[in-house]
Amino acid sequence: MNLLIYKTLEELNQDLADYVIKIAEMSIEENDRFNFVLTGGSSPKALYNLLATECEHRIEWEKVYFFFGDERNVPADDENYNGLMAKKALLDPLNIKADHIFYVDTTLAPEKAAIEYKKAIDKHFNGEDIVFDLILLGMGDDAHTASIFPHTTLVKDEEVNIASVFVEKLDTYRISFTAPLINKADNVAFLVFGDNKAEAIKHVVGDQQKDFDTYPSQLIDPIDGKLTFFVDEAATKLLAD
Ligand SMILES: O=C1O[C@H](COP(=O)(O)O)[C@@H](O)[C@H](O)[C@H]1O
Repeated sequence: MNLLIYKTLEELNQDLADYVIKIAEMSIEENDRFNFVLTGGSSPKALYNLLATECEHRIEWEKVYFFFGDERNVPADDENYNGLMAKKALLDPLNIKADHIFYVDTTLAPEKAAIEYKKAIDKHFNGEDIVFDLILLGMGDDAHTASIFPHTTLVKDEEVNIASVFVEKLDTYRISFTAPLINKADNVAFLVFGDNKAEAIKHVVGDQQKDFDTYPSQLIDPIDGKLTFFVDEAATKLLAD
């Protein structure tokens, strides 16, 4: 595991953008495509803006395929739909072709939406093992990642899959990659900043004794891939030196 700590959010996003570009270049050189899983929430907005503007000419965007590690069970035009922010900040400005973007179809019931999303991804990978080049993840202040929330069925889901999950504390369904699917990726990067995330980072990064049910982000541990945390000083203020 690699822990990269930044003084400012600008430095963090700049370095993370360079890292995305490097993995994109390597993946395109090797396989002529880059399978990139985006994270939702609000944290990645500045990164997506940066990729779509200053970094516009540094990636062969027509060779990039976009996925979402989790989705909220709301319509695609709802401001809480993870795909919408990515669409506005990254995908539309770059004119990404529709057949290169894998949105979760939330017009379907959550369970069906998860099944159909997995089917579409299986098809993209041609029935081969689903190994993404890069999965970008956020982390909630409750240490959830993707939509693997504390004390939910997804914490114990050992299948390489995309599943629907009822999150009691939000009184809503989510659709999410399972941890075993995330852990197959070649590269997994967490983007976490702000002091409201400090308690979560303390446990996810610092604890030797794991408690997955309480801190689901601890489940992320790629089998053969690399795990990198891009965090700011505020989020690491409770980590012991
Ligand atoms: O609900 C979600 O939250 C996490 C963290 O979001 P943030 O706004 O604190 O960055 C996010 O990673 C996940 O994709 C999203 O569905």
